[in-house]
Formats: sequence, C-alpha cells, structure tokens
Amino acid sequence: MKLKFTKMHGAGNDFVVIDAVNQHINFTPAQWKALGDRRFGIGADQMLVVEKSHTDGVDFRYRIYNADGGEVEQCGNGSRAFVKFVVDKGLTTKRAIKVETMCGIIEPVLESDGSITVDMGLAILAPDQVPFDSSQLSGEIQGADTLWPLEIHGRRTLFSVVSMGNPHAVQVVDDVDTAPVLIDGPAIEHHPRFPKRVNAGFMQIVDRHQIKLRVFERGAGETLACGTGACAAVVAGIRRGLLDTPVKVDTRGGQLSIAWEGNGNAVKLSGPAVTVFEGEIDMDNLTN
Ligand SMILES: N[C@@H](CCC[C@H](N)C(=O)O)C(=O)O
Repeated sequence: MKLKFTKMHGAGNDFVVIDAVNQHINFTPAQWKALGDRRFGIGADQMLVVEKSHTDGVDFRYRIYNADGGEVEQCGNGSRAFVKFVVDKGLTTKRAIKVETMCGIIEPVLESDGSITVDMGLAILAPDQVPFDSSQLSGEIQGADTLWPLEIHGRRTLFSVVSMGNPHAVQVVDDVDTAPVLIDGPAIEHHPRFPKRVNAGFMQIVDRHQIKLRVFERGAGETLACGTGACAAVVAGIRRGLLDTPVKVDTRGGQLSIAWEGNGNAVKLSGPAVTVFEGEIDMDNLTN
C-alpha cells in the first residue's frame, strides 16, 4: 500500500501527519513504530492521524501514535500541526475547529496572523487520575501543589504530577542544560508509581513569566519541545507559587506560550506549526 503523508513540526517536535479522511488506515503498532523510525522509516516523534469525527458538532478526530508505536491520549504541539494540515489541505474552511481526541475535545483556533492557539482543556490534578499511585507516600506542600518524593537513581526528587489528558511528572532544576534528562528520564518514565508510564519534565525558572523546559517523552525519548509538557510545567509552576500567567516556555526547538488563569480554567497553548515536506511511502517496504 502507498501512503501519502506530510512531515511537519511544532518547535522541532516532529510529526508524520496522515490524512485518514481520504485514505484508509489500519496499521499495527509495529507499523506505526516502523514509520516513526529515523533510520528504517520516515522518522518522527509522533504520527498524527486526521479522521472525520462521528460526534455531532465535532469537526475531526485526531489520533496520536508515539515513535514506539503506542497510541496516546494527547499531543499539544501536534494539535497545532493538525490545524495547519486540515486548513492547508482544504479539509475545512473553519478557523475555530472542534477536535475529538482520546481524552476529550480540544478547540484550536487559527488566528488572523497565522498563529495557532489551542484550548487544551482542564489540567487534571488528582494523583489517581493522572494516574499516579501516591499510596503510603507523604507529599510536601508547596503553595497550592503537593510535591511527591520519588527515589530516582538513589536521589530523592520532588515531583508535581499533572495530566493534560496524558500524564506528566514535573521537577524543578537549577539548570536544564546540565540536568540529567537522558539518565533520569527513562527511570521516571518507567517508575512503577505511574501505571501508564509518564512524560518527565525538567523545568528551570527564569523569572515569573519565563521558564526553560526539557521533556523526556513517554514512548519517544527527549524531544525538542513538548506542548502538553509545557502546559503541565506551567500549571505546576503557578500552583507552586513560582510563576504567573502568561508564561513563555523556551524549549530546545523554539518558544511556546502558555496561559492559565487557575483552577477551573482551561490551559491555552500557542506556538508554531511548520510543514517541512510532502511524501509517499510504500508500506510494504517498511521493516517491522
Ligand atoms: N509531543 C507531545 C506529546 C506526545 C505524547 C506523549 N509522548 C505521551 O506519551 O503522552 C506534545 O506536544 O504534547
């Protein structure tokens, strides 16, 4: 089978985007993994699939597969790429689009200056819904947040746990450039207290409206930017009393902007979405 795809990125978090409105897609996890492979496939942090929604009043369904082939709930940078894709391909003429994801409906808007802002919905803060197993742990209170102590490679590390539909564990570090992201990231991702694994965020506070952030993503490794990771870090930083909305998030691939007015309000994410090239791949040539 020949598959048409578009290669895109949002602040260097890169995607293979597939139109499943006009193509029939039914791939195995091994095929998704093969597509995402940077040597044997196209290469991407995530594969994004654009489908028609069957829910009234909802424009599209958006499915997300990590580079390891697993389907996941949410992808913030991908949601901006998604909007650019459906508008550029003429799949919609709307500028405010309702999109169904595995964890609910998000509402991205293409602004008149071409930038894309996504209403990512509410942050989920109850540990068991992240999901995070906090049994027999005593958390430390900081501001309105509870920090959970976990032992990572013999060091006691304090985490905020936040779900943006997908799970995040955020820690504050002095310097993101020297933080042990590649060493501790896998240990945090697979820590037994996160039953669905977790995305591991390392946040350096620059000032009350700016952070630097690196994220070791579940199922993808360290990426150049993580949209939901940026949302989770800013929510954690505001709850801890370290940040005030809005917050600029500097990642290794570019800058994202996050606004959050506190409990009961949706998290808003803005940032770039870029098309790199279009292609076609013969699925039969993939090694899986
Ligand atoms: N890059 C993403 C998040 C993609 C999913 C994540 N790796 C997970 O497994 O939850 C973003 O921009 O949010």
